[in-house]
Amino acid sequence: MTTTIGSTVLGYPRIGPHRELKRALESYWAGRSSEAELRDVARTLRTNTWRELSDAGLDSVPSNTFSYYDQVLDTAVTFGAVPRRYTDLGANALDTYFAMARGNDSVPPLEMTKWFDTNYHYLVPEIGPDTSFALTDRTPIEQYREAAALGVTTRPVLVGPVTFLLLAKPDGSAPATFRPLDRLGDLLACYAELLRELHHAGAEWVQLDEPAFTADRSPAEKERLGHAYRVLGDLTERPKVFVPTYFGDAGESLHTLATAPIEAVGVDLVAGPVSPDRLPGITGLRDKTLVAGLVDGRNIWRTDLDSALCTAATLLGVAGNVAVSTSCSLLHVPYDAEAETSIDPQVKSWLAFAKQKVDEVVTLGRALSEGREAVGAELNASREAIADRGASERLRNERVRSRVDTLRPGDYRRSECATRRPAQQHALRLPPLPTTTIGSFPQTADVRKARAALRNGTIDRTSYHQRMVDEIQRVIALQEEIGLDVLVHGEPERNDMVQYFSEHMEGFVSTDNGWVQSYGSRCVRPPILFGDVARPRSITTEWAKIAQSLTDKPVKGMLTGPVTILAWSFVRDDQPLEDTAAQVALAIRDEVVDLEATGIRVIQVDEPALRELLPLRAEQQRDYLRWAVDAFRLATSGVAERTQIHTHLCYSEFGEVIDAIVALDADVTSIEAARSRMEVLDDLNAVGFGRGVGPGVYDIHSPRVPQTDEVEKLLRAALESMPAERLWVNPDCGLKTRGYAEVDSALRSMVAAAAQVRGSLQ
Ligand SMILES: Nc1nc2c(c(=O)[nH]1)N[C@@H](CNc1ccc(C(=O)N[C@@H](CCC(=O)N[C@@H](CCC(=O)N[C@@H](CCC(=O)O)C(=O)O)C(=O)O)C(=O)O)cc1)CN2
Ligand code: MET
Ligand SMILES: [Zn+2]
Repeated sequence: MTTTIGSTVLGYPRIGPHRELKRALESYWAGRSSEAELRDVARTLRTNTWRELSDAGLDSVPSNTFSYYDQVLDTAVTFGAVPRRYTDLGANALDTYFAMARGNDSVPPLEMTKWFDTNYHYLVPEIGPDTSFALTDRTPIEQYREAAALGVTTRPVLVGPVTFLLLAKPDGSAPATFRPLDRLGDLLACYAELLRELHHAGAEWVQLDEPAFTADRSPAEKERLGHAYRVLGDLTERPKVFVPTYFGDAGESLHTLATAPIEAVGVDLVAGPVSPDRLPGITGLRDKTLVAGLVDGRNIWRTDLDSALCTAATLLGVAGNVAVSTSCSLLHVPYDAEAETSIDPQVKSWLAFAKQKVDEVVTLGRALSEGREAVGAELNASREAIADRGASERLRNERVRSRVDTLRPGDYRRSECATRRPAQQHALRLPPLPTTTIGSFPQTADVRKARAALRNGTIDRTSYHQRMVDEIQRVIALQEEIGLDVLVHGEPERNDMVQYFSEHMEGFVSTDNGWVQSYGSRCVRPPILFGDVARPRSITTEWAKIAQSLTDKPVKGMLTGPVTILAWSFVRDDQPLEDTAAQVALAIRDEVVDLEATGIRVIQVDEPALRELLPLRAEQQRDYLRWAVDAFRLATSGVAERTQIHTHLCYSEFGEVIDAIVALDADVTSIEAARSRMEVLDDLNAVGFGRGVGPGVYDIHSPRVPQTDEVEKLLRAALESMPAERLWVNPDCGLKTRGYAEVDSALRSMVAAAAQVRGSLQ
C-alpha cells in the first residue's frame, strides 16, 4: 500500500472514450434500456479508468470521479440535500437523481450553471435552514471497495464542504439573510461520518476539492475554510486529507490550508498568475505533501517537462514532500490524442490529451524520485516536440499579423446608436415588439445523420448540400407560417456554433473524437487553435443568401463572436489571449461585411461565453473586459448604419458584466432572462442602456411549452422597465437541443403573446 502521493491526477473524464456513457444515458432516458444496463456501462467505464491509471504508473489513483450527470449533484445526494419536490415524486434513487438533473413532467430540474470559468456546467444545490443533511448515499465508499476488489487502491474524491456550500443557493424557504454556508457545522458532521466510514473501508487518502478559494472570497468565508479543515483534521478516525485548490492562485487561503491539521495541499501552477516563488513563505507546508499541479488539466498542449521540473525543483525545500499532478481534473480535456487519425501529424505531435497527460505526470514523478536519467528518453521526446512547435513556420501568417498591427481606433467604432436607429427602422420596417429566434432550429437526427454520412463518404457534397437547403426551406416556411418578424436559416449545416467556424478558418484543427462533457450527456469537441487565424473565404453567405431568397422578411445572419470562439476552443498558449482574439475578430469582421454585401440587413454575433471567460479575481477583470469588448467591436463595426447588429448572451448571470454589455454597442441584445423573471432589464436600465433588448421569454433548456398568457405576463413585466420601441420578443437561447413538436407550439405561444401585447399598445 502506498503511504505518499508521488504522482497523481485530480480527476479523469467519465463520458467514455467513445461516449459510451452518453449513449447509455440517452438510451435509458428514452426508455430503450434498463437501469441494470446503464449501471453495467458505468461499472465498465470505472473499471477501465482505474486499470488504465494504475497501469500507467500513478502512485495514487482517484476514485468517485465517475458521475451519471454531475459531481456537484452527486455531493448533494451523498449528503441528503435533496429538495422536497424531488423526494415527493416517490421515485427510486436513480430516477430521483435524474429528476433533479433534468426535470420531468411534474418538476423542473435544479438550476444549471457554469463550473467556474470552464464550459462545464453543474447543478446548483438548494440549501435552506431546514435541509436535513445526512449520509444517505454511500457511493464514494462503494466505489472505493469496487476498485479495491479489482486490486486498485484509490483515493476517493469529493467536492469539499466549503466549496459545495459556496456553490449552493438558498432554497425557497430561506429568509433573506440566510446563506448556505451558515449550515457548514451540520454538513461537516456528515463529512466526518463519511471520512470515518472510508477509513474503516481501508481508504488511506481522501481528496476534498476547494476550487472556490481561487476566486475572491470574503474574510468570513476564508475563516470558514480554516474552521472546516480544523474540524475534519482533528477527527481521529479518518483517511489522510488532501485538499486541492485549482483554476487559479488560492492566495491567503493557501496559508489557511497549510496550517490546518491535514496532510496534503494542492496548488494549480498552470493557471495564471502562477507564483511558485510565493510558496516558500508558507511555513505550514514543511510537514505536508505539496501536490504540484504542473500538467495543464484545461488545455491540450504537451507539457514542457524541463520547465515543469525546474518549477518542481524550487518547491523541494518548501514542503515535506512534493508530489506531481495535473492542475485540475482532466474532465476538461478529451481522452486520447493517439486515437485521432485525421489531425495533421505535425500538430498532433504537439498534443497531449488525458491519457498522454497521465504519462507526463508519471514521467515528472519519476524524474523527481529516481532522477532525470531514469526518464531521459521521455524528456528528450518532450523537448523535441516543444522545440518543433516553437519553431514552426505554421504558427505565423504575416498578412494577419500586419493587419492586427495596423488597426486604428476607427476600426472599433460605429456611428452613434441614436443615428443608427432611424436608418435601421427605415430599412427594416418592423412592427413594435418584433419577434425572432436566437438562430438554431432543432438539429434533428436526420440532419446529423446526413452529416455523418458525408463524413463517412456514403453521400457526396452535392446531396449533403441539397439536404441542408431542404432543411432551410422547411425552417423558413415554418417561421413564415408562425408569423415571426425576423427569420433565421436555422443553422442545420453547423455541427456546433464554434466548431463549424473553426473548420472554415486557418489556424485551427478539429478532432474526430475529442469529446469533452459540457453537461449531462451533452458533449462538445473544442477545436484546437494552434496558429494565426485567417478566413480564406466567406463561410456563411451562401446559406444566408439561400434563406433570404425564400422570404421577403429580413433573415438574420448568424455568426459566433470572437470571445466565444476562444472560450470554447483549446487555444494556443504562446501569445496573449488578447492578440489571438484580435485575429479571430478580424476573420469575423470579414464575414460580417460579406453578409451585408449579399443583402443581409440584420446580423447577429453571438457572445454567450462573454461572462464565462471573466477572470475569477476582480483585479484581472478590467483588462479582460477591455480586450473582449474590443474584439466584439472590431468584429461588428465594419458595416453601414442601416445594418442592424444583434448579439446574444446566455448561460450566466450578467450583473457583473453589465457595463461591458453596453460597451459592445450592439443595436439589439437578446439575453437569457426567463428564469430570472426579467431582472436583467433593471440592471440594464440602471446603466442607461438605450438600445434594443430581447429578454428571453421562455426557457429552452426544458421540454416544457410556455402558454401564451405566461409569455404575455413576462412581456408586460418587461414593458414596466422598457419602452415598446426597444423591446424584442425571443426565446432564451437557440432551439437546437429541442424537438420540432415543442418548438412549434412554443413559438406560436410567443408570437400570440406578442400580438396581444402589441394590440393593447395602440
Ligand atoms: N461548444 C459549445 N459550447 C456550449 C454550447 C454550444 O452550443 N457549443 N452551448 C452551451 C451548452 N452546451 C451544449 C453543449 C453541447 C450540446 C450538444 O447538443 N452537443 C451534441 C453534439 C453536437 C455535435 O457536435 N454534433 C455533431 C456530431 C454529432 C454526432 O455525435 N454524430 C454521431 C452520428 C450522427 C447521429 O446519428 O446522431 C456520431 O458521430 O457518432 C454534428 O451534428 O455533426 C451532443 O452532445 O449530442 C448542447 C449544448 C454552452 N456551451
Ligand atoms: C449558446 S448560444 C446559441 C446561439 C446560436 N445562434 C444558437 O441558436 O444555437
Ligand atoms: Zn444562447
